[in-house]
Amino acid sequence: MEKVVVVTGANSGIGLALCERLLSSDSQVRLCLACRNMERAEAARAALLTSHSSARVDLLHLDVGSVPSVLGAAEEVKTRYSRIDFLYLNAGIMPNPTVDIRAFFKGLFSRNVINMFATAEGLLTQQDQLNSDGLQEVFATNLFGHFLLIRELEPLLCQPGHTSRLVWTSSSNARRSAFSIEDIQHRRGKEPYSSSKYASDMLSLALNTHKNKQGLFSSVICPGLVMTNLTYGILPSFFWTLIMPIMWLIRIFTNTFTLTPYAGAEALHWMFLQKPESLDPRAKYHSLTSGLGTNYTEPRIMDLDDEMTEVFFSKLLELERAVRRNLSEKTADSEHYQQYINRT
Ligand SMILES: NC(=O)C1=CN([C@@H]2O[C@H](COP(=O)(O)OP(=O)(O)OC[C@H]3O[C@@H](n4cnc5c(N)ncnc54)[C@H](OP(=O)(O)O)[C@@H]3O)[C@@H](O)[C@H]2O)C=CC1
Ligand SMILES: CC(C)CCC[C@@H](C)[C@H]1CC[C@H]2C3=C(CC[C@]12C)[C@@]1(C)CCC(=O)[C@@H](C)[C@@H]1CC3
Repeated sequence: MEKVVVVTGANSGIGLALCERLLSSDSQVRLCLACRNMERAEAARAALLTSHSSARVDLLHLDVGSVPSVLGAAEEVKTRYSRIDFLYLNAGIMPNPTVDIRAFFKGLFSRNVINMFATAEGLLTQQDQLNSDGLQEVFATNLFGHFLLIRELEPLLCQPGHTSRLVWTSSSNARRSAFSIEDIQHRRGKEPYSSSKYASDMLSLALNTHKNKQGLFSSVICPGLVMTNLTYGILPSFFWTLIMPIMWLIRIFTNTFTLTPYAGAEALHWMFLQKPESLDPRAKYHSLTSGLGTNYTEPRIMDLDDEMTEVFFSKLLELERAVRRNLSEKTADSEHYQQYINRT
């Protein structure tokens, strides 16, 4: 039977590598590439069809960082498909990153060096901004847009007698100390990326608590450190070229340096092959690469607090109501405006 797989942020990096791997391993897959830039989406589709000429690859316009776009895309999905088997919540941003060079060299000569390379703890800050919906951009893109998409697609994701799966591309950079329940959008801090990824870990757990009975299962993965547009944006490109041999050397000593999008997509692809009942809702599944270059997936228990997770889930539902209210007021305003224009 055909399996409908929707992937957000599918036009490059880990998302595109996942699509390639899914088509190579299962001829029943019907892919839907959900992307904000249709030119790049077309190019990704063309690349996939070059190696899989008979594959079914659909395109969907989705800017996950914009509420109207998410609502429009969800409507489109509901007209196209009767159910969704897998929804990969992969699109993500890390805008204006800064590396703390002093902290890097301090960490390099400390006992924490392996952890520093695996998680970038204490190394990275970002500068966030408000988007057109009045939300913090990183939170809106990495988390809230995906949450709204799930909420809108519930009729396709929660169907009697059928199991649907959500897979979040989280990160080992997700840290509880970067997240504040009083400031879920991370308006005040300097680590919006880490906060948004920790938020996705909590949301996945909450969705399992609330939706497993309806046949919806959620998991989180970390792709490891992968060289993609996101990572190339962290340092100037000449710098990456300079340190690239060192990165491949480090790969021998730490299994989290997956480096290629193919290897980074390991856990995402592995998820596709697992029965949801066999997965631990409190674990993050890591793509890892051994010193000899073998890719594998390993679970690690996440640092989650049940009470905070539930409070966070209620806050998201509250924010969803506020966002919808705001949107319908705007629509009503523009209808009044249109009526006024028509009268004059
Ligand atoms: N690379 C790494 O080392 C790691 C990456 N990750 C996560 O992996 C995921 C994929 O990133 P990666 O492949 O590395 O980087 P890329 O930048 O290559 O991919 C990110 C994808 O997300 C899309 N995207 C960004 N913003 C939006 C938006 N508003 N609406 C729709 N699509 C959007 C991008 O589209 P466009 O081309 O239009 O920008 C792109 O297709 C992210 O969630 C990232 O946080 C996690 C841990 C490590
Ligand atoms: C000499 C230089 C200053 C060297 C700088 C190296 C850093 C740029 C990298 C060291 C660990 C890396 C890392 C990430 C980005 C690049 C580093 C900070 C991530 C934060 C990328 C995105 C993720 O989600 C994480 C899993 C990565 C963790 C490691």
